[in-house]
Amino acid sequence: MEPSGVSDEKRPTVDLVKDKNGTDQVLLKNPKGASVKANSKPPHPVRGGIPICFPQFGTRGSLEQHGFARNKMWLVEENPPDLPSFDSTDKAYVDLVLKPSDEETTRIWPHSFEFHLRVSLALDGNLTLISRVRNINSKPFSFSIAYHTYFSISDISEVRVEGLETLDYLDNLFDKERFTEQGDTLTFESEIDRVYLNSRDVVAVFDHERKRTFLIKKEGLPDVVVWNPWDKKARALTDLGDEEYKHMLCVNGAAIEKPINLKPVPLSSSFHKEPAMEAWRLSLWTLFSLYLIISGAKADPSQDKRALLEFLTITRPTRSLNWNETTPLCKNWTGVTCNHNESRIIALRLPAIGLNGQIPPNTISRLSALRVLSLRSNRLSGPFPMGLAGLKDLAFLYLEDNDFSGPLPLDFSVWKKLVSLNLSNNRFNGTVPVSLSGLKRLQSLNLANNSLSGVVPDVLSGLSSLKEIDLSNNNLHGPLPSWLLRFPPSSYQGIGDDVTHFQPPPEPPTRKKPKGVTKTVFLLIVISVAILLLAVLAFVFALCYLRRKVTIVKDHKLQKKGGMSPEKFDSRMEEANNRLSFFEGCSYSFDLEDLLRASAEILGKGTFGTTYKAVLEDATSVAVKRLKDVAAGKRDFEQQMEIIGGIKHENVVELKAYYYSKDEKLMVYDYFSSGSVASLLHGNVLLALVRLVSGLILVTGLVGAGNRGENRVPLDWETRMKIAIGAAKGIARIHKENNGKLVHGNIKSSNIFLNSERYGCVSDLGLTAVMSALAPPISRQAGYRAPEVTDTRKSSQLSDVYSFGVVLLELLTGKSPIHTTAGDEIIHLVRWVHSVVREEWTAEVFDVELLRYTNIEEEMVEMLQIAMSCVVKAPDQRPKMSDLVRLMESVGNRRASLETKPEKEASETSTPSET
Ligand SMILES: O=P(O)(O)OC[C@H]1O[C@@H](O)[C@H](O)[C@@H](O)[C@@H]1O
Repeated sequence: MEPSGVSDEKRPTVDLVKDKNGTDQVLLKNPKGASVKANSKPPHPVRGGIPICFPQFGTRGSLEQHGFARNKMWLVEENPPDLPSFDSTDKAYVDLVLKPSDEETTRIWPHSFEFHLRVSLALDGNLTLISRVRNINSKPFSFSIAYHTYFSISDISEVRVEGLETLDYLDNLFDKERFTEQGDTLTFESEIDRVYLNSRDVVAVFDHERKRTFLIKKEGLPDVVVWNPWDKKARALTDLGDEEYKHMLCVNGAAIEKPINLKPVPLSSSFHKEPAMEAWRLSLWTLFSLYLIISGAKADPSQDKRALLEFLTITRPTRSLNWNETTPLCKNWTGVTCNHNESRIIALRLPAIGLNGQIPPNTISRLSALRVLSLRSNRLSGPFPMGLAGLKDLAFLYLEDNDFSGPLPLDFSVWKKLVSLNLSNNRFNGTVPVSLSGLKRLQSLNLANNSLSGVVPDVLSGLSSLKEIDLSNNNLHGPLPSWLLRFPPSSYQGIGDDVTHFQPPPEPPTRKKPKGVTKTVFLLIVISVAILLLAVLAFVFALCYLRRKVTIVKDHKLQKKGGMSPEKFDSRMEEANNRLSFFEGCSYSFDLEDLLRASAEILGKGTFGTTYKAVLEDATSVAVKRLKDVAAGKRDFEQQMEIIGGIKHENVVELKAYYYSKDEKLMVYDYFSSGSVASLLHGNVLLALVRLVSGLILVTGLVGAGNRGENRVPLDWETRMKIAIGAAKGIARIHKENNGKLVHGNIKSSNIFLNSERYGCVSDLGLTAVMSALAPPISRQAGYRAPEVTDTRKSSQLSDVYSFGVVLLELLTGKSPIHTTAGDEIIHLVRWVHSVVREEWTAEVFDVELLRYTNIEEEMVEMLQIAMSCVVKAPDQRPKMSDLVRLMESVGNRRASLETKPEKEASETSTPSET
């Protein structure tokens, strides 16, 4: 942590002083590795070095933060208890002891103990701390411990941590909520304060700039804390310089989640003799070692290279790969990712390259450090490749869309670290293995579209981390185990169909019936409207546009570059060696050329670019967003895409792939055929398109209140509530991403779609960070913009709340955020609602379409209050998204509980009245 060029008075010194009892005290002045502002006088901990948190970590107990041990005077111990396993060769060491017996400590922590600490430094630079805690009470006690190690680093943005991948962690920035680490390595862009649980015994910190690696080896300490305060918190810490957060990182071995319970040692027993009894006497040893290593030259993993070349020779992909014996595998080879020191391959991604035949034995199975294996969308066949059983670190396995057959492996327990498993769209048969239930980290399981038979094992309920599952379209039969019902019906479509006649008439197990219109009728209406919309669309396009049958990128290239030929453009694309980057778990198998060949139609133009519907040759439809005015460089852009693409949530439209080249930046999403909430609410899609087609400026927002599309299906109250709750959940999830810093930045009803359960699902997030600063938009977006946002890059989570509030008002009033009256007066929705409510005409604000429903006034008023709380001027007075979810759910739940009342009563709730 020390800045370079330390002045003389800042050089570290050691002072020997005596306390009031005449006892020698060692005081470190300007300790090396500590903050320049560190106050090294007890009772203050030094911000730097290795303060010991004991017997409490953080504020998880009644003691002061991190317990008292770091604030006490430790004594140098002349006659420490024996430590037989300690080899003192080439080491200097000191023994310290803490035995606080002062009144104050006994009052706050009434346990007698001894804490013996040996600190040793070896010639090779290994720093080792060995702690021994002894309970000399008559009763057991529990404690937590952490070695709060401040590593001095070149620059926090240049550092990465490995060894924490796939672990669960408690995030102190989110009320200690539990998450799972998804990244291969941990890099730093904002404040971080996490406790990783049950980690491996080696964690590595890589400092690229200084070419230094810290290896943290630990024993007896299951957890790892990672902490950096970042700028704002650093400013609030008086003993840390404002900029020092950039040059420090705390990575601590610790025992936190499960405090250590220590039994007492009988006082009569000797502490020093009889080494054979030591384990029993000491009851606990925590061992913690630190190694500082200057990273050496990087090796090409030659064994892994040979295995891959053998694999390639036999599987003969139809698309050629740049794998070459003479080129460095970790740097050049397509689809290969190596670990930090380039000694092993940790990820192999070869989707859709035309691999053929069986996976040759003894090839991929030799890549024993592999964590990610994606061979999806190829032509691989034969039985399940059992050689993979040797890949114990495998966390992500994607073999979908191949031609594998035969039974699944009986014993899945060999892949204990699996987080995501996709074997869908193959010809696997036999039963669903019960051993899957042992995969405690599994979050996503897809076995759909195979020929599996038998029943769904009930024991799979033990998959405690599971967030998504798809067993549909197999030959599985019922009964459906109850745990499966928490997932959407599409996950188990086709299961149990054959047993319905044995059971009472089937009521779909989880869904509530929509009131008023039946679900089927409702769906039919929506489908007919969609067909109608499409028909009109087709007509408009046929007339004016479709004859130009645009291809997304080429078309614009031609316009921009003044007529570059498609061939030249294609070759430039190839030259750039840029490919579509798909995210793990994505089932699409097209590539950039396929996308370029796709026919496309414009869906809309937004703040950040134009969105197209692209129909690929295999009839897959995707939505492609072509970004304009991207300011970020390739690395930053990719990083942001990784953050966005990493969000898997039912209320967030999933980014499937992206593309970056100098001239083009594309994002690929699923295509939502039912259109956006804006179109469902205002029916203005056609209007927008007609304007585009006739070449007028795209100001789609100035849609009069009456222009709601003649063939629109009115949106009922229940759907509006589901849209609002779903969208709020999606935005709340987005706000958790990137250490709680991600901002959506462009919330509006045209960026909200309906998911398969007809809940709101948000799209177009996180783009403000990569775009150039844009002046406030003049069109409809202006109506969603919080007053404090002067350019789009200044969006914040609180401005997202404002925009969400506007969407809520839109759902309640049925009016666009900026609309015109009959007299062409431009009305700003937020101001209008305020004025009406102020005049106590509250009932006037609600959409006339909602007036046909009875008994929903109270809910509408509550939702109106919630919306108004979001659109207050002062950002810090707006609620958080997570609070909004809770509030709106409680409004919705009250209705749900009414609906479960006896039929007569229930029929009096939100059903349309007969008029
Ligand atoms: O300022 P202190 O007491 O040294 O603590 C620093 C940090 O230590 C980390 O270990 C904690 O997780 C943080 O929450 C805390 O802020």
